[in-house]
Amino acid sequence: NHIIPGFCVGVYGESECGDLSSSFLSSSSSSSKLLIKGGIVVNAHHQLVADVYIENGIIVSVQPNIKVGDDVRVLDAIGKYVMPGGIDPHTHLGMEFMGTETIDDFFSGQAAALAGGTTMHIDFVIPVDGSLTAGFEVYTEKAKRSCMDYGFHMAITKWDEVVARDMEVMVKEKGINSFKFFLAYKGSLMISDELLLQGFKKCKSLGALAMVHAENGDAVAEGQRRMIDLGITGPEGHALSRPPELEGEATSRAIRLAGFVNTPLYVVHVMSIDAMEEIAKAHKSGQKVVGEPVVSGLVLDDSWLWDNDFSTAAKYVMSPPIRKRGHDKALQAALSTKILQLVGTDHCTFNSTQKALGIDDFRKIPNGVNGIEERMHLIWDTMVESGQISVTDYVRITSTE
Ligand SMILES: NC(=O)NCCC(=O)O
Ligand SMILES: [Zn+2]
Repeated sequence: NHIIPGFCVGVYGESECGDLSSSFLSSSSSSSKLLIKGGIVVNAHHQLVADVYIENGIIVSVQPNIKVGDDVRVLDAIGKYVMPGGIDPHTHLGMEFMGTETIDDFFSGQAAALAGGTTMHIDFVIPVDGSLTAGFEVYTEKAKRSCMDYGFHMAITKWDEVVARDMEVMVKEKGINSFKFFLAYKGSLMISDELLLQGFKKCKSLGALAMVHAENGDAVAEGQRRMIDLGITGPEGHALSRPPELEGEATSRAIRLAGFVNTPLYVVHVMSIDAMEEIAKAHKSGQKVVGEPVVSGLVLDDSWLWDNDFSTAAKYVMSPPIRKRGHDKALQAALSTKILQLVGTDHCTFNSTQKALGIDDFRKIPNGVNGIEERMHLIWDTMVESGQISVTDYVRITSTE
């Protein structure tokens, strides 16, 4: 038996999703028994027509024709898929960033997630002035608004003995075992290669997973200056200032340094062919590297950034940028061949007033796009409907992995 964070039963356009922990555990004792009847039950390995019997939020049995008493609520799933709720491995709810705070907090972001069939997410704790413990306290408070399951990764933004000790506390006492290092955002979140090496070594010694935001922050700053000097101040300057080469370089550097330390690496939001090819190369040499594309990079292209309407174009500003047509299809192909392993969103939303902070200078547009609600259906529409991946692969990349 396993406790599952959520479930989804449905065919496209007609579905019923639930968070077992809240909706069923809190119901009366009779309604805490549930039979999902006659659906096509799918996990990451196979699918079969079966019933799923759940008591108090725990799956008790999965097999055909389960007989139950009158005290059990029965959900007819004939002709529908029954699959695990989605898990979004990369979100930013209630994050203070670029002079403002994301418009989705732990309640509104999670409500959107549940509406789209995602029943768990993993958010990033951002340290306060480099302090992991202070950051953890702040995020524990933010997460009190939660209405579904969540977990935390943690960002590392500076290095000293206290940070090293606190990483150990996070792993051993707080249940956080993945740490992200930013190679971009010079002057705020970016760290040096020296710190990156220290962090990788610490992750290795703790058995924790090192993660990177891979863009060369120094070169991005240079690219941004070039755009401003040319008089390009609109959202298109964002993409022009940080081309795929800078993502490829940082991905390669992070992979090589992780290889040097001999620790596994997770590359967040792989947006370009350049970065994806570095990951493929690492796999060929036997290195453990996980590549996470995000739904915006899989289904969109950068043409939106050239829209004449600032508020339309600014919606698409995120880092690394959404790339030219072709990168999206290549990332989809890499996902279907397991060069990339799972799909996140990097959900980090700002409204049009917040985006307008950068109306005269693209460097001030808060970086981030949505996706927590849309990820499940967009991957279904784009990759399952087109025959690129099977339904079991869909469960693997949106939930199991
Ligand atoms: N990606 C992005 O543009 N915003 C969120 C922060 C980050 O993950 O870099
Ligand atoms: Zn992110």
